[in-house]
Amino acid sequence: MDRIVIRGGRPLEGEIAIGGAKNAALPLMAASLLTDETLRLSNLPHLADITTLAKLLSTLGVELHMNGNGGAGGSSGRVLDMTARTITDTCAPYDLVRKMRASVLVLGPLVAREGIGRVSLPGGCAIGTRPVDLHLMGLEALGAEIELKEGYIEARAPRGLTGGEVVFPKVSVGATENVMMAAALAKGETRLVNAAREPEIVDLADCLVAMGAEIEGAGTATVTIRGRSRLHGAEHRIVADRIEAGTYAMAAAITDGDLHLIGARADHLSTAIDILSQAGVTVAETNQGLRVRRANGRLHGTDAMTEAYPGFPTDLQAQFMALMATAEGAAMVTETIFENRFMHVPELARMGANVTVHGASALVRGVERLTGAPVMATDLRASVSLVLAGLAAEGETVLNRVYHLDRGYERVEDKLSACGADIRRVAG
Ligand SMILES: CC(=O)N[C@H]1[C@@H](OP(=O)(O)OP(=O)(O)OC[C@H]2O[C@@H](n3ccc(=O)[nH]c3=O)[C@H](O)[C@@H]2O)O[C@H](CO)[C@@H](O)[C@@H]1O
Ligand SMILES: C=C(OP(=O)(O)O)C(=O)O
Repeated sequence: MDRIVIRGGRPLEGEIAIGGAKNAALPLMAASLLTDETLRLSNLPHLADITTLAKLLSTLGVELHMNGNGGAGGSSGRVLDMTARTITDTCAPYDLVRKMRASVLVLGPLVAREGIGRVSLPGGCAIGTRPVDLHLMGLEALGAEIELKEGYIEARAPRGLTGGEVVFPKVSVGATENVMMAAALAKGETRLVNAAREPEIVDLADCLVAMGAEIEGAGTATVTIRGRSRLHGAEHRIVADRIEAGTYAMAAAITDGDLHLIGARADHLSTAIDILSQAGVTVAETNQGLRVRRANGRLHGTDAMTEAYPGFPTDLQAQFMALMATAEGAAMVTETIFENRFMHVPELARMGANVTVHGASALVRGVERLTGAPVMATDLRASVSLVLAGLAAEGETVLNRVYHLDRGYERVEDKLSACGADIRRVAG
């Protein structure tokens, strides 16, 4: 298994191109199941999760063609054509779903188009139990009959889906996406109440509209979808990855560097930018993206609580904790989305961080210097938080289980070393 070796202490300076968002690309790829024509996605990031979903779609009968590899500014920004002329299989098997929970996003499109879909129950993962009850509740509201058997979810709607009202008791990004895709092929109108408002939802809605659906309110808590009996092909450019951008913003701050994040969008990171500026980080909009550096001197301990968009993203919590571990004073970091998303704490502690967890909150008392250590993480954002800590630490950090990082960060070691980091991947 590959490892990442970092010698810390160098300020990062230069430009980093922000890729297309993993969390937008995955539902957009699932949307290819809704039409027998070609859906072309550009600005597709090169990530393990994308490869896993591509494999799953191809087992369902989707023809995939990747065009081009190299876009501007070192971002690969590939173009993917997906054509689901005929769906040859309606089952997403355990072996692929267990690798990536987002595979459940094929359920809505399959039942809407084929009248049946089977997806292995995703189960929990390192950050929490992660049920899919809200996805199922939403599909049931559109007339699907759901059965759980032999570890699989089976959704059936032999006469097609019909629009309805879905009132989500809790905000869920994935459930909003799954039901929105299904509703795009349902008869009549669907109203989603208490829908997720993430930029990735808006990106999906824009693509579904380009495919012929009528959608209003995406990006607000109430989304109305008027379905069509058929959707057509479309071309869509994937939105920039706000979590990748936020991660590199924190890399600039933790190393006392100066980074220009090309393609990053301030409007998708407003709460994170507010919190970073309280912590002593300047994030300035440029005509190409965001320029990030410390305002002056050390960082100040600043509290943050994760919330659904537009709140502070849970996918930046671990990285922010690494940053606060080196700040002056204390910070309270509270996780409200996932029940077990502090797996990075004991690893950061091995690097000298002073963090005490009390339930859903972690009290981080900043230290003068972190020190390098061998570390490993059990999820994607925890892994990258250790990379950030390693960039700031004295001495060598060896990060194991790099496959978590490869799920969501494209060429992380290349992007960082081009800005002066001493970081390399060691195959093994
Ligand atoms: C591929 C993708 O886009 N992943 C993102 C997506 O995950 P995902 O879509 O899985 O996250 P959700 O927004 O659905 O989860 C939010 C909360 O709702 C709960 N829940 C969710 C569904 C459900 O049926 N029942 C239920 O109780 C979850 O356990 C969690 O506590 O949004 C999360 C929250 O911003 C991010 O951390 C993930 O990076
Ligand atoms: C939790 C994440 O992804 P997923 O929902 O695919 O596990 C993430 O991107 O941080």
